[in-house]
Amino acid sequence: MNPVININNVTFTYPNEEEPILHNMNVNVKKGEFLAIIGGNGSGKSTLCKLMNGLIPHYYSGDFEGSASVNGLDVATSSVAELSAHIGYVYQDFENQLVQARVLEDAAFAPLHFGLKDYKERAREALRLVELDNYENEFVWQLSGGQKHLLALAGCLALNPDIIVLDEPIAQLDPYHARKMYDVLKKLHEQHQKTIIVIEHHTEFIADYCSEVLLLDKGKSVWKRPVKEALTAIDELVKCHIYPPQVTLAAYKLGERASLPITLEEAEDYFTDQIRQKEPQFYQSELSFQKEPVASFHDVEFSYKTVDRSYNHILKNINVTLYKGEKIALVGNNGAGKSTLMRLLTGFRKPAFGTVDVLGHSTSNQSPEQLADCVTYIYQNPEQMFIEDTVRRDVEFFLKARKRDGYEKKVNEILELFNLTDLQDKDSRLMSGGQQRRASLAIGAAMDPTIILLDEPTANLDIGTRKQLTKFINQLEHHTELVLIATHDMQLVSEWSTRVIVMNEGQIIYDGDKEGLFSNVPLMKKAGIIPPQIVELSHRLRLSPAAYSIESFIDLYHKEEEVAWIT
Ligand SMILES: Nc1ncnc2c1ncn2[C@@H]1O[C@H](COP(=O)(O)OP(=O)(O)OP(=O)(O)O)[C@@H](O)[C@H]1O
Ligand SMILES: Nc1ncnc2c1ncn2[C@@H]1O[C@H](COP(=O)(O)OP(=O)(O)OP(=O)(O)O)[C@@H](O)[C@H]1O
Repeated sequence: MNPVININNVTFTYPNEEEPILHNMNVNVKKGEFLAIIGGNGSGKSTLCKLMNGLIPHYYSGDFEGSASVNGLDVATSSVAELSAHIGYVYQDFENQLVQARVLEDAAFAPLHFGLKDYKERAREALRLVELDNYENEFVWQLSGGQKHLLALAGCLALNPDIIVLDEPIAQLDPYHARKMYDVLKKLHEQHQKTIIVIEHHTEFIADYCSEVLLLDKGKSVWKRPVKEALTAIDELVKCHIYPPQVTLAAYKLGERASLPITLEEAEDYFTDQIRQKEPQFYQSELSFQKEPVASFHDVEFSYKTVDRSYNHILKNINVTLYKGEKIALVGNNGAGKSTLMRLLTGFRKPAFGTVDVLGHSTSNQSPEQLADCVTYIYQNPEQMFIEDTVRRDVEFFLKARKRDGYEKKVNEILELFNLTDLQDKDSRLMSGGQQRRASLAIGAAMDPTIILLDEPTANLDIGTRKQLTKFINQLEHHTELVLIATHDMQLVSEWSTRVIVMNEGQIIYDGDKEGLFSNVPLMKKAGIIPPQIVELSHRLRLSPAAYSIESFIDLYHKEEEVAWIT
C-alpha cells in the first residue's frame, strides 16, 4: 500500500539557527496506522509534524532539503490551506486554535472559510464525533481544559481530513479525560478509517491504543516498529529518555527478557502465573501531620467575575491547613479548582469570604509583590513565566529586580542544574515544550521560595528531565518549607507525595494519604483519577499492601514469602 505520508531525506534548519534540527529524515506512514512518535524533549517530534502540515517550509522558511508529500501532495508546492483538507493538526498549545466565542461557531470556522455550504452540518458531525454535541451553544471559555482540547480536534474534523496529527493530546488532561480523548481517537481510527499520528510521552497509552511507534533521537529517526516490539526495547528507550510502561519495566527488572507485558491485562496474566496465593492483609490508612502550619484556608469561598458581570462560584467552603515539611499533591478533574486554590496562596486572587493565611499573615492585607518574596507559583503554561528575550535573562529577572548579591553565580548554577546552559541565549518562546517547562522551573528555583506551588510540572517532560525535576524538588525541600503540586500525573503522586488533597467542583472531597486514595474506587471515579499502572496491577493481583513504585513492587515480589496475595 502507498504511504499517505512520505518524507524523503529531509534536513531542516530553523531560520537564524546554525544547526539542523532534522537530519536526513526518512519516514513513511501508511493509511490506517495509529502511529505514536516518541523521543526525548527537543528531539524534533513537533518539528517533524510541522513538516507534515506544511508549516515547514511555508511558515518556518529555514534551510530545507529533501522532499515530503501528504496524500500525494508535495508539501513544498502545496499551500498550508490545501494540505489542511488532508491533514488536521491539534497543536500542543491547542487553546490558540480556538478562535470563535461559541462552540458550534468555532467548529464551523474552517469549513466556513473554505466556502463549504454544508459548514454547519460538518461542524455538528465533528462535535458529535468528539461527543460535544450537547455543548454547541456554550461559550468556548466555559469549557473545561479537556473539552477545549476535544473542540480543537472537532475544528480539524470539520474538514474531514484523512490524517489527524495531535501533539501531546493528553499532557494537561486528568486521567479520565485522557482516556476519553484516546477513546475518541480509537473510534476515529477504527470506525472512520482515519490515520492517526500522536506525539506522546505516556507509553502506557501508546500500549493500549497505538499500532506503530516511531522513535526519534537528536533529529534522527532511530526506528519505526510495531508497538509491542517498540515498547519492549527497554534499553533503547531509556537511552533516548523514554519511560517504558511501568508494568513492562517491572517485569524487565525482574529479569524477564523474552515476553515482556506492555498492557495491564498482559501484566495481570504474566504476574498471576508467577505468584503464589495467600490470604491478604488489609491496609489501614493513617496520616501523621507535622504540627507547624505554613498556610491555611478558613471558610474560604471564591468566585470569578464573568464577562456578563455575573459570578462564577468556584471554591466552596475550603478549610484546610498545610504544614511544614509536607509533600502535598493537589489532584482532581479538569476545572475542579486546583489552580484557583493556588492563586489564592499567591495573593493574585483574594477570597470573597473567609481568610487565607500564609506564614501567619492574612493574604488580604498583602500585595502579590510582598507575597512573592516567600511564595513562588510556577504556571501550568510555561510561556506565562517568560518576560525577557533569552532564557538567562528570564532566570535572572527576579534576582536582579530584588538586587540580590552574587546573583550571577546562582544563575549559572541553576542553568546547569536544569541543563539549560547551552540554551541560555535562546528566546524561551522558541524552545520545545519540554525545554520551556525546564526553563519555567529554573525561573521558580531562582527565587528561593519558602513555599513553592507547581502547577502540572511534569507535563511534556521526558524521563531525563523528570528525574531532574524530582532531584530539584528534593533539593528544594532542604530550605523550602512547603511544596504543593497540582497534578494529573498519578505516578508522581504515588512516588512523591506524603499527603493528597482531592478537589471536585470547588470542594475538598478527600484529604489523606495516597494509600487511602488509591484504594477508594468510588472516590477516584468521582474525581476522574485512574491510579498508576503499578498500583492498579497490585490491586488486580490483590497484593496487600499495594506497591506504589516499581521499586516497591520488585521488593515485594522478592519478599514473596512474606507478602500476601490472593487470586
Ligand atoms: N480567570 C477566570 N475567569 C473565569 N473563570 C475561570 C477563570 N479561571 C478559571 N476559571 C474557571 O474556574 C474553574 C476552576 O478552574 P481551575 O483552573 O482552578 O481548575 P483546575 O482544577 O486547575 O483545572 P485543570 O486541571 O484543567 O488545570 C473552571 O471552571 C474554570 O473555567
Ligand atoms: N521556531 C523555532 N526556532 C528555533 N528553534 C526551534 C524552533 N522551534 C523549535 N526549535 C528547536 O528545535 C528543537 C526541536 O524542537 P521540537 O519542538 O521539534 O522538539 P520535540 O521533540 O517536539 O520536544 P518536546 O518533547 O520538548 O516538545 C529544539 O531544540 C528547539 O529548541
